[in-house]
Amino acid sequence: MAQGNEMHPRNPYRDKPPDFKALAIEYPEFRKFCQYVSNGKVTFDFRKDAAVRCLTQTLLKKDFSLNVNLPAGHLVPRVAQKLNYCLLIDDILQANSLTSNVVGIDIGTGTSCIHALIGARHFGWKFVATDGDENSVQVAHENVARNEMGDSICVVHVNPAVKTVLMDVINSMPDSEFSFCMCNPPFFEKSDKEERFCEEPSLSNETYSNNFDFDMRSAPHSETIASSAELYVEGGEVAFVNRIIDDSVCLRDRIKFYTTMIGRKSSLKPLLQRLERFGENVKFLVHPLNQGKTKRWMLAWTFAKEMTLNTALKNSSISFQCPKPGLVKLMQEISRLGGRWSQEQPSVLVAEFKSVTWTNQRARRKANALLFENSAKRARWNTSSVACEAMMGNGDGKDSYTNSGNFVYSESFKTSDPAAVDTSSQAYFPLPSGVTPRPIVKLRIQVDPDDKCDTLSFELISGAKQHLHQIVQYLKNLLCR
Ligand SMILES: C[S@@+](CC[C@H](N)C(=O)[O-])C[C@H]1O[C@@H](n2cnc3c(N)ncnc32)[C@H](O)[C@@H]1O
Repeated sequence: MAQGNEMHPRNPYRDKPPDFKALAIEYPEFRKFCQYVSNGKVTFDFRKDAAVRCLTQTLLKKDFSLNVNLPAGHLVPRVAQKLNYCLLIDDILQANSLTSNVVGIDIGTGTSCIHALIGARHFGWKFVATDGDENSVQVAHENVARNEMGDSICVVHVNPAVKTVLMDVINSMPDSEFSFCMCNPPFFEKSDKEERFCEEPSLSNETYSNNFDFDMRSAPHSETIASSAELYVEGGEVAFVNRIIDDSVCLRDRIKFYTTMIGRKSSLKPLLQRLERFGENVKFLVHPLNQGKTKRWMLAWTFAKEMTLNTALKNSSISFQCPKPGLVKLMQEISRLGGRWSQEQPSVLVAEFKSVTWTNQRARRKANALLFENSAKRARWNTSSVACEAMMGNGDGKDSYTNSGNFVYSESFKTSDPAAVDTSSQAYFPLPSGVTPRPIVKLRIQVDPDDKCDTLSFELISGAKQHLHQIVQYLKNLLCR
């Protein structure tokens, strides 16, 4: 279970994790995986796939009145995490007043059909649920029928060899409007799968486990057994989500919101860079989706101009209060820093910066000091051992200190070794004309007025957290003085 404070505020498991003792008393099947310990408490063995499977089935039964078959050899969904994902989507829908006749698409629904079952039962949404694996479609279909939810969920088989993921489904339903799509893609590439999983021949040829039966690795805290199609896709999750992005470029607002889970942090950067290429036509959001020690993310984007991704969730934003009119001053300061802003809503700005301008004054002073200080001092500097990390950006070169130079930013930090200094430098190279550099940081800023002052909340859309903190501090110093 995710740590309480990392869960969605409306997730009932946040304040009330499952009571294993009560579940063991109520459900004999669940009791088989529990042990009573001397202090009267009950322990549960998360390391066994069969135990985790039984926990999911029991929670679905108890908390959602869902009777779900989860066949051995297939991925076991974690209920709290799936509910978190649905709640984040619900936030987006509510922020856009899309609260009735909601229709979603669950891409790769798996045997459990979990997103669609929870979405339909808990939120009243309708679903088209797809999968490329015929056996999974069959089991998912039976799960829907067993719970008499055939009026809300339609499970369809798609050809996984077809490069588009959504086009065929959407084109086969020309009159339908879709509020969102969601997906838990296969995360791994073939080489990753072979490194992290071993075959589990006791179940079938195409089944894999992360529980290696030798000493080289410590046992996982929770065993994962899954089929090849659930784990692996050519190019891994980046390639799979890129296929959804490609479809979304053609489908635009036939689906109001495109969302997917992301399993690996390293996948976020290439996917955000891809979305950034569509400039102001696309809005996007990354939100953490934690599951115990396992970190996951939700990536959401929209091409619909009238839609916002500014949800009520503020857990990843930083805010401060400033005198009125905060919005006007904010626009002026962002422009003065060479940033660009657009108004997503009357009180919401999206700002982007293509170079580090907010620390320029300090960097300029430091650079001058280094270049022009007296020789005795320079000699001392030259005897230091300097570790240098250079970020070679492709900004517009306008911030250069000399006409031909491209050095814009350098900062030194003391290290534990008094003779060593860490230096971080950033160099920009002018690009050929006509090439638009990508922003290094993109922010969403919400202005909430009250009687006396304005509250500005800053949320990072893309870029480094360090830049978000620096910009907020810079603007706070200016706007609050
Ligand atoms: C990681 S599993 C997710 C299962 C379930 N949604 C969950 O969250 O537990 C990925 C699923 O995507 C399916 N899949 C793979 N390629 C697909 C494609 N092109 N279209 C639809 N589903 C696909 C796999 O068969 C598998 O069931």
